[in-house]
Amino acid sequence: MSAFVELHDVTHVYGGGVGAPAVEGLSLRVREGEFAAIVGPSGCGKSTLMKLATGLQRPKSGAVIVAGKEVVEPIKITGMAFQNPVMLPWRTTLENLLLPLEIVQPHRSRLRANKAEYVARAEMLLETVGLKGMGSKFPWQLSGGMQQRASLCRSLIHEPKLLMLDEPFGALDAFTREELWCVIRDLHAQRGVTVILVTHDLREAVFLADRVFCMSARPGRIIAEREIGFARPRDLDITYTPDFAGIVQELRGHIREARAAA
Ligand SMILES: Nc1ncnc2c1ncn2[C@@H]1O[C@H](COP(=O)(O)OP(=O)(O)OP(=O)(O)O)[C@@H](O)[C@H]1O
Repeated sequence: MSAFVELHDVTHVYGGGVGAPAVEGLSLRVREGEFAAIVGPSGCGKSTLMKLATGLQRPKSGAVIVAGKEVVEPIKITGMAFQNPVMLPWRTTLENLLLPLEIVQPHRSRLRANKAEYVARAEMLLETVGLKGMGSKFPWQLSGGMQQRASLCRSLIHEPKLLMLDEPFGALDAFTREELWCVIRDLHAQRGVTVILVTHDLREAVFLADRVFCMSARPGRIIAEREIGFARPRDLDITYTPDFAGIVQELRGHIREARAAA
């Protein structure tokens, strides 16, 4: 499959381009429809990579290409979810889901006249993640895990081609997190969306991803790339197999080396 997200020898410096780079010589290619996970030591530039890929930051040098076009401004074909779901408390869950449609074209112009169609889409997404009928609840009436499910729906409502997930499950307990791994796994399988997931959790990366990229300590660049060959659909049972544990160990070794080299 062709490359969908490409970073070519990217260097990025915060603070107007003076000072130490956050990432340097960062290159990677994520294929269309692929599920990629990015892991690495704290502060290595994982979130910076996300911001560069979506045009929220421009690199000092190098090139960022998404869907064959150089990224020179924030791109609209992406959906994002973060550790904190940031739902607006005065809006119902359904109204929170519709939020990106009020911003992103062509939905923005279509929303008023086609509200019923979009509401149906939002309700369908809620059902997919196990929140059927919860659209009328306010976010503060939902548990943390339910809010994160709703936030995933919101990131997909405008049918993005690229889904960027920055530590989306970091604040959740282990059981809820594993439940949500399965939600993400199914969303990826159903929608064929390209996913880039940043995580500190190596088990999460190995369970979900087709390929895991390990970054060096700051200034971040890719130091290892690991194909994850487990057949899909994957069941949580694979996380207890020796093969799975072996890959997690291998990745842990890369991160240990990256930290030691810092
Ligand atoms: N807006 C900013 N201005 C200045 N420096 C920044 C800014 N954002 C990040 N940095 C610095 O750039 C480096 C990379 O940050 P980034 O958030 O990308 O790392 P990360 O790998 O996502 O970190 P973590 O694992 O702790 O979430 C860090 O040293 C950070 O302090």
